[in-house]
Amino acid sequence: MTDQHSAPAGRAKRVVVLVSGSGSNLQALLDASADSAYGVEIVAVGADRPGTYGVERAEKAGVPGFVCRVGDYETREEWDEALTDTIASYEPDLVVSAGFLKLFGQRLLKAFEGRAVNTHNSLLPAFPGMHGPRDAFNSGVKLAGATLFICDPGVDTGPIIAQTAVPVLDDDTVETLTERIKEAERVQLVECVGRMMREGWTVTGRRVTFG
Ligand SMILES: Nc1nc2c(c(=O)[nH]1)N[C@@H](CN(C=O)c1ccc(C(=O)N[C@@H](CCC(=O)O)C(=O)O)cc1)CN2
Ligand SMILES: NCC(=O)N[C@@H]1O[C@H](COP(=O)([O-])[O-])[C@@H](O)[C@H]1O
Repeated sequence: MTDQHSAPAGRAKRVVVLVSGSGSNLQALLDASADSAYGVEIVAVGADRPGTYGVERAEKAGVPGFVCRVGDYETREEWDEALTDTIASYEPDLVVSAGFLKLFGQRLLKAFEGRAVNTHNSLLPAFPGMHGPRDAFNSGVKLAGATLFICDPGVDTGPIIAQTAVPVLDDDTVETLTERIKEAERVQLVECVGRMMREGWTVTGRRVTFG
């Protein structure tokens, strides 16, 4: 099956970013969107917990922030519904998960089918989950990197949009490798979000192409 996606022409494209931590990927998008030529507006930033530096970064940039905590709801499904409705209230063309450490449920995945993406700090399908760089370092691979993909019900299993490779150096530590990956990851994220919003994207089975 082929699904073609594009954002409406004639206006800045609307992106909601979801974070759980420091938000350096978010900051890269905020910095890029400050140039009107990028054609993207970060319309809101959401977190699954209070006190994230990511939401603080957003508010410093004049972008609305929100928090949607699982523990504030009776069930995970109610949380998923509340998160979906909050995101939808900003009418995004794209939802970007950048270090958001909660799995989206069916309601969000259906509401933003093909339009919810996640950046992950490994070359998927290798090293999914919460510790990509550490797992890559410990495995002895010579190439690490980052992956941007479309979220599906699994953890880091969705169709891949783009990947960027980063060498693992002989004198690397987990920390130095992690930072080098993040530098490449931020460049990839800014470039890909811009292309998706300008050119659109097409999902055919497991393959994603721009346009
Ligand atoms: N349905 C999907 N949701 C999300 C995906 C995805 O691929 N499909 N990517 C994530 C981000 N992510 C890795 O990049 C990730 C998110 C959450 C977890 C996880 O195990 N979360 C636990 C709680 C962990 C915690 O709060 O510390 C949970 O959701 O209960 C692993 C990887 C964004 N969402
Ligand atoms: N699979 C979940 C995961 O590990 N995501 C990773 O969290 C970091 C968030 O950094 P940031 O808050 O500085 O953007 C990113 O490197 C992202 O790949």
